[in-house]
Amino acid sequence: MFQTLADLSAAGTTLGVRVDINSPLEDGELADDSRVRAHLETLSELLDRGARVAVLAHQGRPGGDEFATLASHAARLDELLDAPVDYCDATFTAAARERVDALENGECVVLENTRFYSEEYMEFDPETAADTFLVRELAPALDAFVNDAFAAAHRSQPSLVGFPVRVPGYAGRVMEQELEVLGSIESTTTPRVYALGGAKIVDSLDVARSVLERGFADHVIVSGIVGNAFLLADGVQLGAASAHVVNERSDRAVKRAGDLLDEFGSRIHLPRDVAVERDGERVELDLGALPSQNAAMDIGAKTIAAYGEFLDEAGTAICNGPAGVFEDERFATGTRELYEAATHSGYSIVGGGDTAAALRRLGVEGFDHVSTGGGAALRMLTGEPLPAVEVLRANRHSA
Ligand SMILES: Nc1ncnc2c1ncn2[C@@H]1O[C@H](COP(=O)(O)OP(=O)(O)OP(=O)(O)O)[C@@H](O)[C@H]1O
Ligand SMILES: O=C(O)[C@H](O)COP(=O)(O)O
Repeated sequence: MFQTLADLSAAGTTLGVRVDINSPLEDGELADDSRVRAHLETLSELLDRGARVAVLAHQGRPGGDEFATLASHAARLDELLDAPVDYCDATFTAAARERVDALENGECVVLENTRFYSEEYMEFDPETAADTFLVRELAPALDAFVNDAFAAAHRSQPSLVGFPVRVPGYAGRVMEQELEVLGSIESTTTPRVYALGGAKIVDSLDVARSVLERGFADHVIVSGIVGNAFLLADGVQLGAASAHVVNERSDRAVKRAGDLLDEFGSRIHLPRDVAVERDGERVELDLGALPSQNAAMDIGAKTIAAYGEFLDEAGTAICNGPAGVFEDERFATGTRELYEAATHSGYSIVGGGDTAAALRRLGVEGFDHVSTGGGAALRMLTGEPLPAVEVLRANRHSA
């Protein structure tokens, strides 16, 4: 197991709290604050208990268009939290340590984007991560480390795995709740239906193989680009445009999907119709009416109805990845109706940053658990260990 906030004597202690507030931006400013809001429970609890909180987080990837400072994240936290929240444009320098040292009980400072520092975007084992400048220079200013960043827990990067080597490590409330839900799926009510969609074909194929081999999945229903890969594997002539969208992401996806169909075909269900653009409109085509010059952008009504029956009857529905290009209203139907049906199952779980954003945009509510993680949630669903969790479990320092 690992230590949680219940094991932490917070009053008067200086804590490094790693969160995942990696968010969509518009003109460098926060465009969606759902991940910031997800961490309010942990941050409020620690500040109310009199801790001095230094927030660590990343935003975007070096060179990416969402690579930015955390100034707007700090401003939003200051609006949302009762406690005073400051921003420091350094992460581990003397200036950062002085700012952390100056915290009073119940105060918070958001340190600068950890990925402004090159070693943070590399992967290390925890002991090596503990010797990076970021961890070596900042850890002396901390009494303990709290990791609440479930959505980044699959990254073995210094700010996620290095600190528990040097100071006591604890799981935050988001981390604790995500691990509790996603770590116990094998004990949920059957039949279990996994709805895998979106664009992360390789991750989704990994999840599909894992849950089918382990007998966790009674049914796997596929949509999105993932569904198109399976249709191609099943010999459906989608057309060159759809095939390009699949193959540009993974040139082995169709082969791997075909292997899964050979081994587990009775439990894998494929779209029966797709939606394409024709003269600017949404047009639904049965598989027999394919190939189409335009790419398949959504699942069609027949597929939605068939999948809806699986989901209505499901004891547990686990969903990741939109069913179509939900950003375009013409192709949002599959995601809206499929995920609406998933909420009618006995217990519904959804993972994925884009998926969660899709549900908010489409007004789909009612999921029992909305994970903050995309890749991390998928990794959990494959039963793979998460580096940032394993280092907490190692529990190198007593409570
Ligand atoms: N048929 C399709 N053709 C092209 N793109 C599609 C199709 N279906 C879904 N998508 C795209 O998939 C993207 C989301 O897929 P992804 O797998 O990244 O979701 P996610 O796991 O929720 O995201 P995150 O990585 O933020 O966790 C959306 O941008 C959507 O437009
Ligand atoms: O948004 C996410 O999936 C997490 O913040 C991890 O981000 P990364 O894929 O850039 O490491």
